[in-house]
Amino acid sequence: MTLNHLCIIGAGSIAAELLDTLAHVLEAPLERLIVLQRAGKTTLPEDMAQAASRCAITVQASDNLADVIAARPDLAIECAGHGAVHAYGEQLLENGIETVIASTGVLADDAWHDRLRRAAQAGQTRLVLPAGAVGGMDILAALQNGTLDTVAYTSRKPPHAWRGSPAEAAVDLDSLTGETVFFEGSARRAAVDYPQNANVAATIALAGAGLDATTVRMIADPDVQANIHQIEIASDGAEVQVRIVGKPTARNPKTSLPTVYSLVREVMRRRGPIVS
Ligand SMILES: NC(=O)C1=CN([C@@H]2O[C@H](COP(=O)(O)OP(=O)(O)OC[C@H]3O[C@@H](n4cnc5c(N)ncnc54)[C@H](O)[C@@H]3O)[C@@H](O)[C@H]2O)C=CC1
Ligand SMILES: O=C([O-])CC(=O)C(=O)O
Repeated sequence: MTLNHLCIIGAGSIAAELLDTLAHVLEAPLERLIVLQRAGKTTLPEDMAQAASRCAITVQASDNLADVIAARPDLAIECAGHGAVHAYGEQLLENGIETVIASTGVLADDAWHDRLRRAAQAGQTRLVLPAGAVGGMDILAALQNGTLDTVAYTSRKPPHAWRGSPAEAAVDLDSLTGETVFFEGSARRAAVDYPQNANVAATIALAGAGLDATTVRMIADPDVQANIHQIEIASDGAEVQVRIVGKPTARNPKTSLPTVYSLVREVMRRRGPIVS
C-alpha cells in the first residue's frame, strides 16, 4: 500500500520543518493532507500553509479529531507533545489509523502503554515509535534478543535548550561555566519528568533494556552548540557506542533536526516499493 493520505498532529517546530522537508523530498504530491491543531485553530500559519500546498493536492486544517477519523488517513504523525497523544492516540488506533508518535515518553507510564497497546490491537493497526533524535535503534532492538548488560544514554545540550524543563530548578542555567550533570536516573524517570526533552530516553529504553534498566544522564553544557546524544551498549552480541551531534531545529532549540528527518523517513518508507 502506498501512503497517499497523511495526517500531521501539531503545528509547531517539528510540524513546520516536516512540511518544509516533505515539500522537497516527495517526488509526487500526496493526495490529501490533514493537519490537526489545538482547539480554536482551524487555519495554518502562512509559512506552513505554503509548504503544505506543495506537499499535497488537497490540504485541510482542523481542530477536531472527528475530522481526522472521518478522513481515514493512511498514517497519522504526532508531533505535538504528550498531551496530544493522551488526547488522540487511543481513538486514532482504535479506528485503525496507523500512528507514529514523536512523544514516545508517554509510554513511560505503564497505564498509557497498556491503553495504547490495547487500542492498536482493537484497531488491528500499529503504534510506531520512530528513532527520533537518535539512531542505532536497529542494532539495539536486535541485541535485545540476546543479553543486554548495559544501556546508558547521555543527553548533552546547551543550557538554553533546557529552559522550561525541571533542569531550571536543579541548576542556574544562566550562570553555568562548565558542563553540569543535573539528572541521573532511569529512562522512566527521565521521560516522565522531562516530557519535552527526554522522549528519546523512552525510545531507547523501549527498543532495548526497558524503562527501568536503561540509565540516563542529562547535562547542560555551555561549551556545546548542538544536542549531543550518546548511547553505550554492552551485550553478549556486541559492544556499541553511538554518538550523534544533532543540529537544533531553527524554530526550537530543544528539538534536534534528525527528529524531523526521522518522521520524514516514516512517510517515505511507506511510499516506495523497497524499504530500508
Ligand atoms: N522522539 C524525539 O526524538 C523527540 C520528540 N519530541 C516531541 O515532539 C513534541 C513537539 O516538538 P516541537 O514541534 O519541537 O514542539 P513545539 O512546541 O514547537 O510544537 C508543538 C505544537 O503542538 C501543538 N499542540 C499541543 N497540544 C496539541 C493538541 N492537543 N492538539 C493539537 N496540537 C497540539 C502546539 O500548539 C504546537 O503547535 C515535543 O513536545 C516532544 O514531545 C521532540 C523532540 C524530539
Ligand atoms: O530532539 C532532541 O534532542 C531530543 C528531545 O528533545 C527529546 O528526546 O524529547
